[in-house]
Amino acid sequence: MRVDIISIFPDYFAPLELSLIGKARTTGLLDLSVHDLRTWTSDVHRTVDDTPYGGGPGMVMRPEPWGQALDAVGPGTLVVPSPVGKPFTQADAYELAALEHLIFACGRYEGIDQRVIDDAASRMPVREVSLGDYVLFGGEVAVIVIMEAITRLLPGVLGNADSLTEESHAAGLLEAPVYTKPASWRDREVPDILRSGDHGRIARWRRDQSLSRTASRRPDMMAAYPLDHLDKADRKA
Ligand SMILES: N#Cc1c(-c2ccc3ccn(Cc4ccc(CN5CCCC5)cc4)c3c2)n[nH]c1N
Repeated sequence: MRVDIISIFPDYFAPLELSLIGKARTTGLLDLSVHDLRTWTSDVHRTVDDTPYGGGPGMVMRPEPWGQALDAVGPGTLVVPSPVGKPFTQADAYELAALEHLIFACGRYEGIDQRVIDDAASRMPVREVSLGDYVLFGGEVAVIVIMEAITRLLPGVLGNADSLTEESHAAGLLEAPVYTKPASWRDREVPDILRSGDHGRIARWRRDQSLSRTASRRPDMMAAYPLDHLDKADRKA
């Protein structure tokens, strides 16, 4: 997978040289390039913003640098983090992980001139996404989050593919609690069932924990959880 990130803060993406994303880059699973938007400015001050037409707070990112940047790195699927984007979900992560070339446009200030999005949409797929209902300074942090969500889905990145199949957001429920050694820690014991060796009972215990956690913390996910996944005992719960 090829990924191009365009930002006025390219150093924000140093974390993408670390850990499993860094390994995916060195092994060739991920071809990631970060570009400084100011590369495509032409004035001595390398200006990327200007005042908003119609008034209003702050500044807006100028279309010219963005147009030239997207011409240079495109075409691909353009992903634009935005406060007004579609909520980003695990399903979106799977869809993006299956694509050949992603381009991330990191806005700042009050956002990017709308004509940049409209012009790009005339020659490539564009997805405006939001991480959630809170306000960030710009798109960079969102791109780091999205890159983690996507990269872990790329074949060969995660050692144990099972960890993908066990995932709650993939299976529609929150995960059960996890434990490791020591068996007793500060007078707190690991649930006996997990040390029983009875894998059938362990699987049921984990599913019950997932159901109760999801019901209490994410009732919205329960609403979407197909009832036929529940056996009779669960349905009465
Ligand atoms: N993903 C994601 C995001 C972002 C995000 C993503 C990209 C950019 C580019 C610039 N900003 C800053 C900003 C903040 C607020 C506004 C709204 N205006 C403020 C006063 C009148 C309306 C416009 C821009 C961004 C924020 N925030 N939250 C998410 N989940």
